[in-house]
Amino acid sequence: MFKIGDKTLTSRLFLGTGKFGSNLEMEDAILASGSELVTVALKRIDLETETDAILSHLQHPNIHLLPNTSGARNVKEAVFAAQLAREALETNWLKLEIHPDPKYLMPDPIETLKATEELAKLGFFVLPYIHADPVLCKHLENAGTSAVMPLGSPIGSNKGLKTIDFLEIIIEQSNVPVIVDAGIGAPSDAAKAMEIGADAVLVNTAIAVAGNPKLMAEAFKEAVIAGRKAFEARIANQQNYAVASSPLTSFLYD
Ligand SMILES: CC(=O)[C@@H](O)[C@H](O)COP(=O)(O)O
Repeated sequence: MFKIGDKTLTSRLFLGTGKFGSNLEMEDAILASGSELVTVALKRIDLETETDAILSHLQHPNIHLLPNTSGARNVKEAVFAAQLAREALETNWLKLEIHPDPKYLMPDPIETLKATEELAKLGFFVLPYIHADPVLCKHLENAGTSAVMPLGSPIGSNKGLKTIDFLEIIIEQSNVPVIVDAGIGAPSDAAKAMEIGADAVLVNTAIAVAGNPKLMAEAFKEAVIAGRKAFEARIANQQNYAVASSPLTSFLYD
């Protein structure tokens, strides 16, 4: 079990809700993943309809919603989206995403820092999506962030942990949970993130566009558990030369 903000969670796998073939397929995959925290883009929710199609598939006792501000291009838009989310979904948890560039969806570090400061003061538990920048992570901690969400590679790219050296520095220095988010393309990427000591991972595309999303969600669930166990068991050091697995005790004669 681990804690983020005011919640204690068991599953270290968080899921996104975009790109699934249908809401039913999404629901099946989420349930198979064992995830307790699921992010949903505020722009996808129909705030006018009382029973929004996507939300009705996310209403399960163990699943917490993490609204995100995907589409926001600056502090003003992100804070507006956050307040709408709090009102509509009755949660003060927020995945803060500010990415003005539609081609690479790179998070804007300056706007993200300013928005985190403002939203934390407004009582939000802010989980900002950021580049894997250790210095920015420290500034976010000072601004009152509840976690940091550094990217492995661009959203939806499935390229895995391209930023691994910087993720390791962030994990070493962080006083808040580190959730590796974006670009995780295969269960082995998720396992690797957990092996280096990430507190959790967030996965969307790799599960949603898999041939069998439910089965892939199960594979991610197992990979995250295995990676965490390996981290807790402490992985053996690498060596530059061969080291015999069995000491030489026989075949010796003078
Ligand atoms: C849904 C969500 O929050 C995504 O923006 C997130 O960053 C996941 O990225 P992938 O789709 O690459 O897993």
